[in-house]
Amino acid sequence: MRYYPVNLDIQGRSCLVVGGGRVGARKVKTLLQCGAVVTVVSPEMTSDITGLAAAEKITLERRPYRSSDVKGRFLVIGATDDEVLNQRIHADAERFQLLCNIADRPAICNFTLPAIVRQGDFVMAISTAGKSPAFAKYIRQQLETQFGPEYGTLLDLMGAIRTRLLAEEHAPEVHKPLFEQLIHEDLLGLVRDGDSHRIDRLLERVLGPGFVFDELMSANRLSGE
Ligand SMILES: C[C@@]1(CC(=O)O)C2=NC(=C\c3[nH]c(c(CCC(=O)O)c3CC(=O)O)Cc3[nH]c(c(CC(=O)O)c3CCC(=O)O)/C=C3\N/C(=C\2)[C@@H](CCC(=O)O)[C@]3(C)CC(=O)O)/[C@H]1CCC(=O)O
Ligand SMILES: NC(=O)c1ccc[n+]([C@@H]2O[C@H](COP(=O)([O-])OP(=O)(O)OC[C@H]3O[C@@H](n4cnc5c(N)ncnc54)[C@H](O)[C@@H]3O)[C@@H](O)[C@H]2O)c1
Repeated sequence: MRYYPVNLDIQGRSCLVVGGGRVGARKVKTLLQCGAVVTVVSPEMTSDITGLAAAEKITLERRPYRSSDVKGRFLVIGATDDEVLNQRIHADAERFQLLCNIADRPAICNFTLPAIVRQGDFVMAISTAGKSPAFAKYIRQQLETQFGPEYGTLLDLMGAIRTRLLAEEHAPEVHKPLFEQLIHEDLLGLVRDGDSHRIDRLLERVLGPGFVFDELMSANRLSGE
């Protein structure tokens, strides 16, 4: 395995995207979904980028890149097609040992981006270690047909159950078989069917009284706000 897979917490962190074209705009959207504080530096940009700036979701600097732009960032993404500029962004980021991705230039990236399948907090990331981005995209499209919204809902439900059990007692050895039983007894299928009556029966049988689907899901929504 060439690259070390991680899930990076970029919430509230300052991230820079150089280049506001189609590729830059795609990177910006994912950064925002993960709660980053995003600055885009680019003389020209897509309407997505101008829209995000108008809505004050990002800071937009309509000008060419300066080396000082990397200062104080946690993460830098280069998405321009200028090779000399790419090298410069990479060198500037390396000077401060920042996380840096230059689109399509793995030799000057210290992390690469996977193709992503996502349903809520359920995320699958596909890497080919840079061998074939087209294949990563193909697999993403295949997986997207197999993993529907029920996976996000199941995860919210399991998360709410887990939060509640952990609040009562930190006992992984007791909880683990309960989680496994819920999964093996096809809680996912019941969630997919939207059968809250049968979900409640399964929750009661495995976890005991007081675990109710609608209540757990609304507790989940409140904690997510
Ligand atoms: C997954 C995805 C994420 C994203 O970018 O968001 C991503 N590339 C995507 C699409 C895509 N990229 C390219 C094509 C054209 C077909 C093809 O070449 O295969 C397509 C397909 C298309 O656009 O249809 C061209 C390309 N890409 C790289 C090179 C250079 C090289 O390989 O040396 C070249 C040749 C450029 C040239 O000709 O010079 C390099 C990288 N691209 C990566 C990520 C990293 C490795 C990921 C992995 O391990 O697989 C890495 C190493 C660095 C990085 O950019 O992080 C996104 C799919 C999003 C989705 O749809 O889900
Ligand atoms: N990973 C992928 O999926 C993928 C797919 C296609 C292309 N690419 C690569 O991504 C790069 C960008 O692609 P694109 O389609 O978004 O290109 P684009 O031409 O639409 O956008 C390039 C952007 O860079 C900006 N720019 C140019 N000079 C600049 C400077 N000095 N300072 C700041 N910004 C500057 C331009 O204003 C423009 O907004 C290319 O290198 C391309 O090879 C990656």
